[in-house]
Amino acid sequence: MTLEPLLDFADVSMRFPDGTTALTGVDLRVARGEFVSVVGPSGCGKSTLLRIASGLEQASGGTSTVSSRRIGYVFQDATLLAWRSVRRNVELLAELHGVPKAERADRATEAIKLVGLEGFEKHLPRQLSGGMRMRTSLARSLTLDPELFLFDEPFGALDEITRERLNDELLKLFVQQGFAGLFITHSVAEAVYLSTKVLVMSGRPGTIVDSFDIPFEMPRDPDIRFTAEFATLVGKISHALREGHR
Ligand SMILES: Nc1ncnc2c1ncn2[C@@H]1O[C@H](COP(=O)(O)OP(=O)(O)OP(=O)(O)O)[C@@H](O)[C@H]1O
Repeated sequence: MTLEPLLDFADVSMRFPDGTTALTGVDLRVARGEFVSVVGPSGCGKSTLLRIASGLEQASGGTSTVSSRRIGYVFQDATLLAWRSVRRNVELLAELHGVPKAERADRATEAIKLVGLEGFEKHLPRQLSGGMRMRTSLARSLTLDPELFLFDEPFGALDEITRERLNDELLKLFVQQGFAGLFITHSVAEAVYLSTKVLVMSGRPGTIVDSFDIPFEMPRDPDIRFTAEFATLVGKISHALREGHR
């Protein structure tokens, strides 16, 4: 059975007013239960793709359809308000969406639990580690119970161990919450570990040049990262990335 896509891009292109063409002929579909990662060289238009998906930017060509208004967005920078506690940062989006006070407090409590930040509710962002700031950012989006979750290289600035731990936590959330995920990363191994599908983009103007279905079951065993099958897939995708870059 094929589910209706929550995100459907058909022949999407993006040309900025200054004449820069960032994207051309992008076809992309993400349905509930799918976690799709996009890898591609720097400057190929990955963030632009996500900005179009989120509605922050309007494509200049093609059609981009988003069939949900419950969209979560996590950036590379946690973008927390420095003067607000963890709890008040987590409540922010629900507050902006007009969710009543008691309801948003409940949602924040639940989201803080989901990302493992219990006990840190009163901390300010500067009192948190990079990984905890990112968890706060994730929790803030979770309060909206997103059907479509967009991630713009959220773990790129974190050390390897924190990144792997957050990858596991994100996979757990994906399995529990059942959203559709679109994830941008520079790490092929991270893409393979997290995703049901990995798309490879060419250099600018970016277009999808290859697509790989990832056969590992969810929930994922962290040890798959050390298997020959995993290494082979990472090798194939890295090769496609190099080819697309020429
Ligand atoms: N508002 C804008 N006006 C003009 N050009 C832009 C604008 N935003 C992005 N670009 C250009 O579009 C191209 C794609 O940018 P984008 O940030 O989407 O790439 P990216 O693949 O996410 O890069 P990176 O991996 O380095 O983060 C770049 O050449 C960038 O300079």
